[in-house]
Amino acid sequence: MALKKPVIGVIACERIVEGEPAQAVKHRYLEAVEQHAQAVPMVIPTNQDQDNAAAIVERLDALLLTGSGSNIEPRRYGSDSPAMAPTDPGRDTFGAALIHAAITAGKPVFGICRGLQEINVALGGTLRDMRAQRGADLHHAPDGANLEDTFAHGHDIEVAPGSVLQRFASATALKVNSVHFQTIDRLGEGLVANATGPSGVIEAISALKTPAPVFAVQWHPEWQPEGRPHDLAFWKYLGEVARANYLPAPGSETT
Ligand SMILES: N[C@@H](CCC(=O)NCCCC(=O)O)C(=O)O
Repeated sequence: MALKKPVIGVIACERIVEGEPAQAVKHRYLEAVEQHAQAVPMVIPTNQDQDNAAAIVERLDALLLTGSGSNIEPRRYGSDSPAMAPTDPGRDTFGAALIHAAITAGKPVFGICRGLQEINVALGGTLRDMRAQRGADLHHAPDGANLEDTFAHGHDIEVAPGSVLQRFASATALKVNSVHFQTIDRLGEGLVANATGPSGVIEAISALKTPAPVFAVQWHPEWQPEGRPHDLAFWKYLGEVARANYLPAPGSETT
């Protein structure tokens, strides 16, 4: 009989549905959790009181912060630069509360694209917008690109020797998709780079001293990962870490 599946909290984004604010997660994030991490996805709405974060995290085996077209407000990392639309202040606020609550509770935290940026900012790091510099086009398809072309856009990355990424992906270099304009400027407290891309952009991070693993990537392992071993390995790692977190008693009932 199979072991019980871990429950992975997946943060939502604010979207306008039929003219009203709503909370949404793109299917590809939820399906990757179920099909590739062998876990149960649980959507977490962000339009709620920050004080709920601890109660939510208590019921999770791991937290996943998804990608999103919205940008983190620069004021969140002490910058007086104007916010780049679109923004999602509710997600900025509740995402940070979830990250801190999960780390405090010893729960694993994983991030994808915006999620990597949120983890960096939550741990005191900063971001910068690449659109003002040469090479930004390497990290995002041109405006107007369709969905397939957007995710076909990508670049090579160099994997840091001995890093978490190198261990689970068993590679020193990878080709990844790229759908972002923001990037890490200063790393947050206790975070280390696991990979770098063109122009020295940090493409993956992990935490050194948190009770449970914290790991995030700037690319999109949820986008059609079949046939890309390193992206399937991301989900396998997430599932393993989440399962290890709830540690069913030896010989306990399984379903
Ligand atoms: N807006 C930020 C984060 C980029 C990001 O998460 N892109 C993913 C968009 C597609 C999706 O919703 O999955 C930036 O530009 O850096």
